Amino acid sequence: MSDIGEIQTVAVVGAGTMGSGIAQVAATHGYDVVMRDVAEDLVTEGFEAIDDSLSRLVANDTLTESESTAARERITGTTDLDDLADADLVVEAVVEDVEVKRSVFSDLDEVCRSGVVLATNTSTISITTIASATTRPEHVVGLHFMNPVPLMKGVELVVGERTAEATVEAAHEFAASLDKETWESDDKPGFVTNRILMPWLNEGIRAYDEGVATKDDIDRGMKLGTNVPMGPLELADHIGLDVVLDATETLHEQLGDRYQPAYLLRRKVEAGHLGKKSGNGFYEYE
Ligand SMILES: NC(=O)c1ccc[n+]([C@@H]2O[C@H](COP(=O)([O-])OP(=O)(O)OC[C@H]3O[C@@H](n4cnc5c(N)ncnc54)[C@H](O)[C@@H]3O)[C@@H](O)[C@H]2O)c1
Repeated sequence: MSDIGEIQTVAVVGAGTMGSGIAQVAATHGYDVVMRDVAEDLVTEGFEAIDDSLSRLVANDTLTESESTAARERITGTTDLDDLADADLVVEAVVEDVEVKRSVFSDLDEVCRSGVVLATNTSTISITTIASATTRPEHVVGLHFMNPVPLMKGVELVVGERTAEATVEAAHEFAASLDKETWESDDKPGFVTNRILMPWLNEGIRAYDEGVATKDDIDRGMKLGTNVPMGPLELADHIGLDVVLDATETLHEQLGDRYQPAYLLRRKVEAGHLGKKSGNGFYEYE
């Protein structure tokens, strides 16, 4: 097992919303980062998201210009799996699909050194299922970062059936080295956060579809009435409606009918209205 003090290079697999955020935060905390996606244009989009986020952090005085430049220079992009061979710790953040994740972990098993922590950012898929695609399930753990990664303080640490105690400790320490706080969840459907959040979002969508209130009043009602920073429709757009649908479908399969995705959620995703990232979801975005 890598000693956390010896971790220098972090590999991030997937350069989308979460992967680019994790790569950025690792780089701003001094790690060298290799960020991999399956095509050059996707790696470029990941870098564009990082550049946007870093400039916002400079603009609001969270980072200095030179800290931002140094962080950016620590990140390299690749489409080549072999470039992950030198990683001291890996965080996987590819699409929420069990077969894709298992195939990524089987590849990581081939290419990564023994003893390296292999973390997955999955929102809902069993860590034990993902780990069983490797010959080293004891080194596989869930590190469920929250969106947007540079701003959200919390990371959910998910312990699989065969995750070793030393892996859990290393994962806690890695998150702490990024200035994040962790809580642990057993490897049960949805872990702590999504088990509770997904039905809340889904019920907000269903309430809108069934005409209980306007979308603004549903969001304002939940904000003013329960003191949350975003209502369910706004938050679902922010997360990505496709991500919400995938997560809800996984929970529906595992926990039964109370998790059945709202009709309107499926219709929006089929129409390509994915929320903030596609420019429209329940609201319109520039
Ligand atoms: N979006 C959120 O709010 C959020 C929050 C917490 C956790 N998550 C989880 O994080 C993970 C990623 O979600 P996201 O929102 O960043 O998705 P995304 O669609 O923005 O990005 C996923 C990226 O993975 C890439 N990819 C697919 N197969 C790959 C492979 N074999 N190798 C390398 N890259 C590959 C895709 O090309 C894409 O760029 C999912 O497991 C999701 O459930 C998402």
